[in-house]
Amino acid sequence: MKTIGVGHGTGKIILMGEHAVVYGEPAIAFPFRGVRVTATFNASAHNQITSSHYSGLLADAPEALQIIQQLTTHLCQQFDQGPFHLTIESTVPSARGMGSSAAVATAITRAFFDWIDVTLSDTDLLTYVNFSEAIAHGNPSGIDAATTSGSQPIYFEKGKDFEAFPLNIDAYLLVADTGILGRTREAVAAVAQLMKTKTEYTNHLIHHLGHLSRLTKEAIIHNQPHELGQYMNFAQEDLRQLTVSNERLDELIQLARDNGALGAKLTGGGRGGCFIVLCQDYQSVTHIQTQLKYAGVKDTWMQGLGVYEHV
Ligand SMILES: Nc1ncnc2c1ncn2[C@@H]1O[C@H](COP(=O)(O)OP(=O)(O)O)[C@@H](O)[C@H]1O
Ligand SMILES: C[C@@](O)(CCOP(=O)(O)O)CC(=O)O
Repeated sequence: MKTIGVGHGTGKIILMGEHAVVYGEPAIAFPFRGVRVTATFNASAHNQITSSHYSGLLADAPEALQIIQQLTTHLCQQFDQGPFHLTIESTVPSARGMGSSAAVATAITRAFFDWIDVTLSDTDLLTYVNFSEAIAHGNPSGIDAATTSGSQPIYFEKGKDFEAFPLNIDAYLLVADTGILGRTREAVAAVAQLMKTKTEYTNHLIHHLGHLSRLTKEAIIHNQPHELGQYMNFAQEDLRQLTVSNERLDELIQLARDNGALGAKLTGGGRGGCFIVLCQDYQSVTHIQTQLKYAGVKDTWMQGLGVYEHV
């Protein structure tokens, strides 16, 4: 098989502001290079896909791969290309709040433009990934697309131009996967329902989460890891009250705190998936990592937050 185009994408971590970002509050996120997707187009007689989710004719792919089917159809129609055999290789765990759908869309779009040998602008890449995310999530804020299609941490507000925002702070972040599938769509819908039935209560939580994102920005600018840890703990409580945490997340987050974390919270859509733990130093991060592994956490990734270590 002749390779005709290759592209890459990374996962993402939301440090602060998930769910509130859907309602126009700010959030802070960064591309997470600890996990990556590679998309490769080969020449083929029929549109085919090889991936961990499904391998075979793209036309027969299950519902979950609709986003890939629709994105590739959109690209091929626009540029009069095809047919192809697309291979997806990924270390981004699917449906764990790490933005796997946006990472896959980023890798596919880059690979496609490599195939047709046309320069892809950042704006066009973002447009294609947002197209795909709208299919995946229904009502996305756009933060996953903005983060995974870029190369810098960002301070993001829905519908606004976003700024790169360096995350230089003297601390380590441990990313941990509960191993339970996250349910972003369901969690976003649950918050919307809560907004209908308990409007004042829900608005209060959403605004408080936005306030925590603004405080987080200040804590990072002033290199205040202890404050950041506290804001993460407050955010977890707000997210719990929004019903987007679950028992396992609560239990593991508490375990991390009991073992010396500066703060810990879920990341992404919630109701499963990943959580993040802020640790003061390397010794603390390895200790907490060991305790979480004993408690049955599936995977962990360590991330220094000093001078662009995450990029
Ligand atoms: N390795 C992969 N191969 C093919 N598709 C993938 C892969 N990883 C993720 N996806 C796509 O992304 C979807 C998961 O996205 P989603 O539920 O939004 O979770 P996340 O929070 O990780 O973005 C899958 O249903 C699938 O369409
Ligand atoms: C819950 C939310 O704020 C983030 C979802 O992240 P993920 O798709 O679970 O990785 C939804 C959104 O911003 O579109």
